[in-house]
Amino acid sequence: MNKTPNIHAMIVAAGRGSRFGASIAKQYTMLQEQTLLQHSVARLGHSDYINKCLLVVAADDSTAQELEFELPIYYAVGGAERWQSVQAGVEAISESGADDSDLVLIHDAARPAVPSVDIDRVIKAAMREPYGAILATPAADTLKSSYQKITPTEEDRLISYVKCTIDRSNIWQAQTPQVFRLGQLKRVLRYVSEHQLSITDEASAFEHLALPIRLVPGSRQNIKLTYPDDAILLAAILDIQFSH
Ligand SMILES: Nc1ccn([C@@H]2O[C@H](COP(=O)(O)OP(=O)(O)OP(=O)(O)O)[C@@H](O)[C@H]2O)c(=O)n1
Ligand SMILES: C[C@](O)(CO)[C@H](O)COP(=O)(O)O
Repeated sequence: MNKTPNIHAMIVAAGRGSRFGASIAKQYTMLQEQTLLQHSVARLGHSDYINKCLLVVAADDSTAQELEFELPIYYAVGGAERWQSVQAGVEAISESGADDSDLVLIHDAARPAVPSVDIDRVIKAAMREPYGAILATPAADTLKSSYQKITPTEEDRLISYVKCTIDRSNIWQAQTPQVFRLGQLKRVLRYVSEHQLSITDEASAFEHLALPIRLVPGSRQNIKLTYPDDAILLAAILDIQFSH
C-alpha cells in the first residue's frame, strides 16, 4: 500500500430509472443544458486522479455514443442488476491490463452534483485502506421502523404504523463514488454471484465477507435522481454550483 495505485474510473449508466418513471432512461434527463451522464463524467474529469472513464451502458443504449464528454470514454455493456453492471465494468478494466492492487472508482450516472473535492477525498481515503472507501452522509432525520395492518375503516387497505424509533447515531446514507481495490472487488462480486445475494451497492458485497470499508463524509448536495421530486432539488443544486 506504499506505492500510489492507478485509479480506474467507471460510471454505471445501464439502469432504466423505473422509480423516476420517465419515458427515457433517467441518466439522459437534461439539466443545465447537459444530460446527467455528461455532468457526472465532467465531475470525474475535474479530479486530478482521473484521465479517462469507462461507461457501463445498457445493451440497447444508442444515446451515450452520440454525446460529447469531458473525458476520453470507453464502453462496457451492463447487466440486469446494478452489481452486474459493475461486474461487467470490472471485467473490462481487468482485461485492459489493470493490476489487482489498482483502485476502481464507481460512480452513479444519476449523481451528477458530486463535488469534485469529495471525489478526491474518497480516493485519498481508499489509497490508505486495504479494501476501499465510500462517500456517505450521517442520517439526518429521525428514523421510524414500521408495521402494516389492514384497516377496515379505510376499505381494508394496508396502512403503515410506527413500530419504534431507530437509533441513528451509527446510521449513514451511502453515496457514490465508491472506491475499491480491483482484486478485492472481483473477489467479493464473485461471492455475491455464487451466493445469489441481492445488493444495492458494492460496499454491501464487502459487508457480506466482513471486510472493512471506510466511510468518508460527503456533501448532502450529492443526491441521486431517484424519484420525480429529486429533479427539482437537483436542478436547484446544479444551478447554485454553476453560479459559483
Ligand atoms: N442494472 C443496472 C441498474 C442500475 N444501474 C445504474 O446504477 C445507478 C444507480 O442506480 P438506481 O438509482 O437504482 O438506478 P435505476 O436502476 O436506473 O433506477 P430504478 O431502481 O428506479 O429503476 C444509475 O446510474 C443506474 O443507471 C446500472 O448501471 N445497471
Ligand atoms: C449505490 C447507491 O447509489 C448508493 O446510494 C445506491 O445504493 C443505489 O441503489 P438504491 O436502491 O437507489 O439505494
